[in-house]
Amino acid sequence: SHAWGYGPSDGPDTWAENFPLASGPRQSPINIVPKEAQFDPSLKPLKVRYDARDAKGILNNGHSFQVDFVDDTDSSTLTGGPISGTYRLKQFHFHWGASDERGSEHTINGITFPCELHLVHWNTKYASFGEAADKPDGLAVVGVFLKIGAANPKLQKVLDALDAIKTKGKQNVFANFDPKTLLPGSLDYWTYDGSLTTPPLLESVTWIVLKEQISVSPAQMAKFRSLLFTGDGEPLCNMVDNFRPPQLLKGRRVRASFK
Ligand SMILES: NS(=O)(=O)c1c(F)cccc1F
Ligand SMILES: [Zn+2]
Repeated sequence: SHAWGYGPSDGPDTWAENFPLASGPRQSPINIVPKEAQFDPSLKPLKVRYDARDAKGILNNGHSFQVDFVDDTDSSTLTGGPISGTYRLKQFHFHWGASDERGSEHTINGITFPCELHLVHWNTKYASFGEAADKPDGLAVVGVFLKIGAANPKLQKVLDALDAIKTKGKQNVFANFDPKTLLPGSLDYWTYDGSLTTPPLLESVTWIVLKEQISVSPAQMAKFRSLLFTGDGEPLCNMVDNFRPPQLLKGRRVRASFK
């Protein structure tokens, strides 16, 4: 299987060797230039309906950590916005930097943020996430930027669970959590057609990047950075800088849901 990571020998600049989609026409992330985004009055408001009881577990997958959800019913869904039909929440995860001046995947006018949250949903016209993952309308990911400020109490339950999943492959039960509490007050967004930002870089994602950011404190960022890429017994390697840099737009349009 193709080992990939974020280091000098296996990082984003090497991914095209094993994952040819890396050079594809609809790769993510991108730099968003708000002045070049076209307001589209036909875009609907985003409708987010999550059920805290669907939260299942939290896993260090060696690239990030993710909180997984039960997705065998339509109890936690994303509808409206730029998408048609119903997409089910599968997991959320983050990307972050070794220091506050980097870490996000998308950028706004070239500005980077210390961290970016991704809520991953799959189109229920397909039988499962795995079926949906390689279809052009298979996935919808909501991206939320985190900026340094006051401690964010909504993050704390997630961050307090990290000590128990420090190394690659570790997982734990993570129950009764509503990720809607992580979202900012406004659901204004930019949207464009893109891809997974990690191998296999499948071009199946309708990206929905929120304009409003949520806060994270320096101490909370230190918790993210306390995770390890490496497994038990391996040489320690801090889980930091797990972000792909912006990719070429290649003629794509970015639309805005707001004026
Ligand atoms: N980063 S991302 O949101 O594109 C993403 C997915 F959507 C799905 C799986 C892994 C992953 F990293
Ligand atoms: Zn992601």
